[in-house]
Amino acid sequence: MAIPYPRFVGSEQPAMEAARMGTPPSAQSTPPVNLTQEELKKIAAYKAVEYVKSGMIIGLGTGSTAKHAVDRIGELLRLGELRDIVGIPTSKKTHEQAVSLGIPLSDLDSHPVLHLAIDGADEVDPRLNLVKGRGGSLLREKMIEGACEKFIVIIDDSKLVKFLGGSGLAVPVEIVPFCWKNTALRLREMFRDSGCVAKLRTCGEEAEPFVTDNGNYIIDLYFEKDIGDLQAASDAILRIPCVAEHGMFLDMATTVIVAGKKGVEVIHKK
Ligand SMILES: O=C[C@H](O)[C@H](O)[C@H](O)COP(=O)(O)O
Repeated sequence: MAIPYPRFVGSEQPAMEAARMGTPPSAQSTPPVNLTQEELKKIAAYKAVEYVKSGMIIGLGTGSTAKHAVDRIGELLRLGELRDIVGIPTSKKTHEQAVSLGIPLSDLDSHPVLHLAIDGADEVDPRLNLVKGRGGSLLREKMIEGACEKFIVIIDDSKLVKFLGGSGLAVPVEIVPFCWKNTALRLREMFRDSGCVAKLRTCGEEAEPFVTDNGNYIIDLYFEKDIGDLQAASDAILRIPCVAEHGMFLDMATTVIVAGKKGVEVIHKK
């Protein structure tokens, strides 16, 4: 059950207060129903950072929600409320952000096991399976978040779906650029029964291929129907030689923190 914002129970209160930049609880006499999506993302992010303790090795996620968590970790380090944190960034962009905040950084080669990672997601299904990578960072995210003892996903409630692909948005697949049209065709044919459309992700006015931090392309898969057996779909995609990784994160999240208009909910994997 979601805990409504104005009447926080125990540890729900600090995240909300901090995220609302010090608004005292007494000023929140009516439910803040007009929270923006950005505020919801920030609330989920601040709540997740409560799980970060001094001395931890932390996976730093990518995207507009994870950005709030990285900012908060930087702030707590600056205030001396966290110490001896080592961050492992999941993208070049997050690396830059963390450097600008003075967060000490390292990598998976030096730290093969992380205590915790905090990251956003594009979709979360009822089993806490995820779609990630609409920002293009899925490969490094999967490497780093797959090496964590705890993986906390932070979302606003618009990301909750009945089945992956169910929001009508894409399931991304990162591929080696060589003969990408052939890979796109193979992906489309593989999911023909689910009404799959496979599109190369492009960017800019010239619609140039979007290039990931790893120098790869992304094929976005759009599904008309439920994909069905996700593990079988994952295995089949990964068997295509040019595929580096896909954006379905199956059975990886240990906790999902959802901020919605009625409150914040912390869902732990059963
Ligand atoms: O590649 C991008 C990442 O997977 C993001 O974590 C994901 O797209 C969610 O991003 P946002 O928090 O901006 O919705």
